[in-house]
Amino acid sequence: MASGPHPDAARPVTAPDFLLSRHTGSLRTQGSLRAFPDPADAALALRSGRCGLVVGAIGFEPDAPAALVEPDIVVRTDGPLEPPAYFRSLRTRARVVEELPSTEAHRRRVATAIAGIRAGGLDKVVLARAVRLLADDPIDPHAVCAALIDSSPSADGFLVDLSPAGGVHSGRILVGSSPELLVRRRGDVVECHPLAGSAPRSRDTSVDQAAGRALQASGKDAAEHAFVVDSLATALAPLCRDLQIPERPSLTSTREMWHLGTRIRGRVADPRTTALDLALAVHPTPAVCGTPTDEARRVIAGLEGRRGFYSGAVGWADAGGDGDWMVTIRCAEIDADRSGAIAWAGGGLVADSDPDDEVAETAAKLRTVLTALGAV
Ligand SMILES: C=C(O[C@@H]1C=C(C(=O)O)C=C[C@H]1O)C(=O)O
Repeated sequence: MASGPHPDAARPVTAPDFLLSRHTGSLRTQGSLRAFPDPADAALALRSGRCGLVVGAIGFEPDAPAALVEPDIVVRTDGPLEPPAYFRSLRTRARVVEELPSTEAHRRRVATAIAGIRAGGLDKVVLARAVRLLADDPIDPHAVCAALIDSSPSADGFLVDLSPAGGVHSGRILVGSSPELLVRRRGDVVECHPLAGSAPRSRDTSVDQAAGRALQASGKDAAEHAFVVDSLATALAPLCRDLQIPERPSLTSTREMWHLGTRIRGRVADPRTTALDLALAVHPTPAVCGTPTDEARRVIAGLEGRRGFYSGAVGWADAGGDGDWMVTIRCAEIDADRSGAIAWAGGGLVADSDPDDEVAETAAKLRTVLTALGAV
């Protein structure tokens, strides 16, 4: 990491062990009064008023331990977070030392999954790959998170100490900058902003604009997107009234990617349904899993193995029901000894997906977190 920390600024002692930065409002917390390895217990504690606030991360697999806590110290901010000068002054320098699996093996998995879709029984599946990184100097997770927030056009960023999940997760820190809102509740208003259908951006403005237009016109990407919107509509219908779902997705972007996104809005039918209840009801969407969900899960488990926290959800919910949950993508887990990290990226596959395009898409998605780790 660390070339020349800011000479006047010592490391803040109040560095949070959970943070979520969003342009609509942010949260930082420290400490843990109680941990919830089972998200259902956290949801129950919130609903019964035994707990005022829950923050943290839930995994992709339903039986994965969660890193959820009732925090001790809480600081809420209206807008996005402004990273402290100390963390901004640190430059992380990690390098990719291993592909998990190799790009060629991922391409073969993608081709296998597309063949499976064409054979029937599965409409969409999201396959991911990972890369392992090493750094010469210890990685400061807050410096990586500061870089993620600073390079996100909407100052999106998160950091979660995974220790509450126990076992191999102890001491590991999840950092990322997710553009995808799984679900948000404020008062009785519920919002989702699912993303699916992607294209890498380009430094060349005309190439970049053309890529965005092509994505908007792509039938393959519209189909990939529709599975996610349909799944959210079905999962939210029993929990919300006045659901408003635009007929067509619109184009949205990060620094690295174009995405198709749909802004879904509704009102909670029962005020006791918290943002965490809503997150657990819609997760995993076909933006990270597939359609039908169970078959997609089986294919992912067979080809990738267990994902853990990648493609889960990161966020918070309070006893009043409000909360924000982001899909855990564009992220990395930093090792407990801070010597390295592992980063993930995936993409949705449908019958007419192309393996080479899919490999390129994961490379482009990985750039968000690899840039913050100083690896590109
Ligand atoms: C799975 C990821 O991204 C998800 C998959 C997308 C797609 O397939 O087009 C787009 C945005 C995300 O919902 C990831 O970034 O790892």
